Amino acid sequence: MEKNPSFLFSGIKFDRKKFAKDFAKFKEKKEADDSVDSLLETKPPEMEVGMAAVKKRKRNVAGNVCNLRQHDEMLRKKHKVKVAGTNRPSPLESFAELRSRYNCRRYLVRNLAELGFKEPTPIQRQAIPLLLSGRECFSCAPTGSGKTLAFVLPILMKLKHASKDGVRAVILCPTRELAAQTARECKRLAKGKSFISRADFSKLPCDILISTPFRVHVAIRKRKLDLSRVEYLILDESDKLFELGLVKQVESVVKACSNPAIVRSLFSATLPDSVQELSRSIMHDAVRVVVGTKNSASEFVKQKLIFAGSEEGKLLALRQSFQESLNPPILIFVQNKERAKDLYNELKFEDIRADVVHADLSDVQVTCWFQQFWQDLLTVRFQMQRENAVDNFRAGKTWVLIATDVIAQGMDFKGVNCVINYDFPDSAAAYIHRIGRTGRAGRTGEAITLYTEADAPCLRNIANVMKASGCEVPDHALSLRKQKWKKTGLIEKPYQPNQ
Ligand SMILES: Nc1ncnc2c1ncn2[C@@H]1O[C@H](COP(=O)(O)OP(=O)(O)OP(=O)(O)O)[C@@H](O)[C@H]1O
Repeated sequence: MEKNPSFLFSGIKFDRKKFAKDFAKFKEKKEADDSVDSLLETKPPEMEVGMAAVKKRKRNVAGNVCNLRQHDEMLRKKHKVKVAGTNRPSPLESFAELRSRYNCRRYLVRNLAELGFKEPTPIQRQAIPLLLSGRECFSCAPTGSGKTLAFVLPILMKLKHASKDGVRAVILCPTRELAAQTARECKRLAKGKSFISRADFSKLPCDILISTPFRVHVAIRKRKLDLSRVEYLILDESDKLFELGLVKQVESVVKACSNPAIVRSLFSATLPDSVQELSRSIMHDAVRVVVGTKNSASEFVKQKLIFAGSEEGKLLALRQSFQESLNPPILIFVQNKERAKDLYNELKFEDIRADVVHADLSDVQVTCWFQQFWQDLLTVRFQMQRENAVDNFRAGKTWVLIATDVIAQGMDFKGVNCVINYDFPDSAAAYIHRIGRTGRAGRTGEAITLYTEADAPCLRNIANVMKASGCEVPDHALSLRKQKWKKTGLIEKPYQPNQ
């Protein structure tokens, strides 16, 4: 019989024989408890083996790091992403990782799904983790490959919520149309949150300012804009921004964004070495990300060269191709606004719904209030015309849009079936951007380039771009003499696809 020391239990007798089963259970439990206690009391096994175990653990960690690196490299290789720079974060496997790795807010993941974005594109896989880990980058990825989301998403994630602290991110775009488009993309992605992004200066302050260098520069000069709290500065279509006409204004914006913790990044489908060199002075330990082959055309565009012989030949070839098959929407690029107007006049009486868009008034610097007044007045008028032409084309009301290079870079027109270079582009980069208005977001498209004898000096560069993307090119185009082209400000080297 067990002696019970408790007063309450005094007088109770516990029959061990009768309750043998239950007694055994308690005994087992006690033994189990004893084993936990013993584990706590005794040293963990690895501590007993000392240095050998520490080494083993280090080996395991090193092995895991090695495996992780291999895995990252495999993922990059699979998506044709090349990265140069130190401490590169792992690429994203899926958008779901935004939550698990970076604690992305639910509304953003939901908005991505609602927009139908199932998988990150290759540039998004690498640029998003880079920007989220505070790294600056030069990013070069094909036209239509989702570069906008690659910088807008990390900005929204990092800024977390709207605030009244003034501008915290600046996105510079070469044209107002592109700024307006990026602001729209930003709004769609931030749906459900009160972030304020602005593509114009009508209501300041805002969280994210998306504009052209000229407009930001003017606002800085008039002391209407404080950019000292800006955390992110993105130069979209950066090669265009670094051309002579804009570089001074870009410089003034970079200077005004004086926050020492700022993250600056460059995005474009073409990134000449000269731009990289120029921008190195303003970037900190930047990582270079290239998707596919640097400075190459989108693989989704089927490219064709047609010898038109003469100016009349061009018009004939255009009419003929419309007669054979008119598969709108079609974009036609010409060299300048006079050529745009002329071609529009040729086509407007035909049974094709055509319209025209060109930069009648560019963002030039003004010197006095009177000039400014006229500029503002005319800018509003021409801007509205430009916007209407672009909107009608987007809405399908216009089938054929005749344009100068003002809309060649960055504009995202869904479902453009064909781009026609009626006039030869003035550089390989211009060619890549123009034909990149088709074949976007995984869709296929066609690009036709008409040429005459007069275009022979520039033909070889375009032919090389075509050859690099696996398109058929006439032999004589490749055997022409190498040519250096003078472009606004930058001397473009003969085109050579590089890694
Ligand atoms: N992950 C994604 N999945 C599917 N579509 C996407 C994804 N990300 C972006 N897009 C869509 O792809 C299209 C092209 O994107 P975007 O305009 O950002 O291209 P881009 O790389 O900036 O092109 P460009 O060099 O011509 O400026 C857009 O319509 C965009 O909504």
